[in-house]
Amino acid sequence: MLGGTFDPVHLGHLRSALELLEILALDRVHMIPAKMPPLRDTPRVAPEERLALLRLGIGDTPGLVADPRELERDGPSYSADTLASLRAEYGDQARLIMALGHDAFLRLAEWHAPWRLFELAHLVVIDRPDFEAALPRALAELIEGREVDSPGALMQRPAGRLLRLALPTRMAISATEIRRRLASDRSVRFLVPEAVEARILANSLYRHR
Ligand SMILES: Nc1ncnc2c1ncn2[C@@H]1O[C@H](COP(=O)(O)OP(=O)(O)OP(=O)(O)O)[C@@H](O)[C@H]1O
Ligand SMILES: O=C(O)c1ccc[n+]([C@@H]2O[C@H](COP(=O)([O-])O)[C@@H](O)[C@H]2O)c1
Repeated sequence: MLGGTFDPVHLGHLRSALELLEILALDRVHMIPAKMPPLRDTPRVAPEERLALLRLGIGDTPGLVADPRELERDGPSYSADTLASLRAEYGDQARLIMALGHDAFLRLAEWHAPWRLFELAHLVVIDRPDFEAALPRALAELIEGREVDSPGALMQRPAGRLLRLALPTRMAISATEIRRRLASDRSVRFLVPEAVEARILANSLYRHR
């Protein structure tokens, strides 16, 4: 699972998903837009539109799936609920992984039922350029004893471990920067897939603050 606000999806998300698929030899990556992301302001664009952009961004890429399941729930989109639904679908023995960038990871101890996340899945933390910081104490306690140093160690159990990965194609791209550029009529070409750029421009998304 790679969850996100995807407001909008960009090449940092898509390239990371593809790298995870290959490096961890996953069957698939569910990219799951949050209907209502718990720890941030309301996204600029409606969930259905963010899902449409994600679908365009993924295109026919094998192994990447635009998964609408969080749009079907009301209330905050807690990842613990999403992982529980994936666990129910894949069964007790499947190795489930929740991937997230280092910036999101730094706030993990503030999430809903953070310990439950480790009961349901392994966590893989993706290094992001521009986001390096010391771990808050509550986070250090949450992950104590869970860290492993190779993808192989994740495959031995269905859940419970933490792996940090520096992906070879680290990209300093953020949705914040993309929204900022669009709001001031600057180009986002080569930051998002062409089909995503085309839909954003055709529908005048993110143009006004
Ligand atoms: N360039 C990137 N490289 C690696 N991971 C990323 C990158 N951009 C986002 N992520 C991760 O993908 C997940 C979804 O990110 P999100 O949709 O919030 O995008 P964002 O670019 O961080 O957005 P914003 O700038 O609006 O906060 C998060 O776990 C985030 O850390
Ligand atoms: O479950 C939670 O409490 C929780 C709190 C903050 C973020 N998340 C999830 O983390 C993912 C990345 O969030 P964001 O805000 O960085 O886009 C996205 O799938 C969110 O739904 C989940």
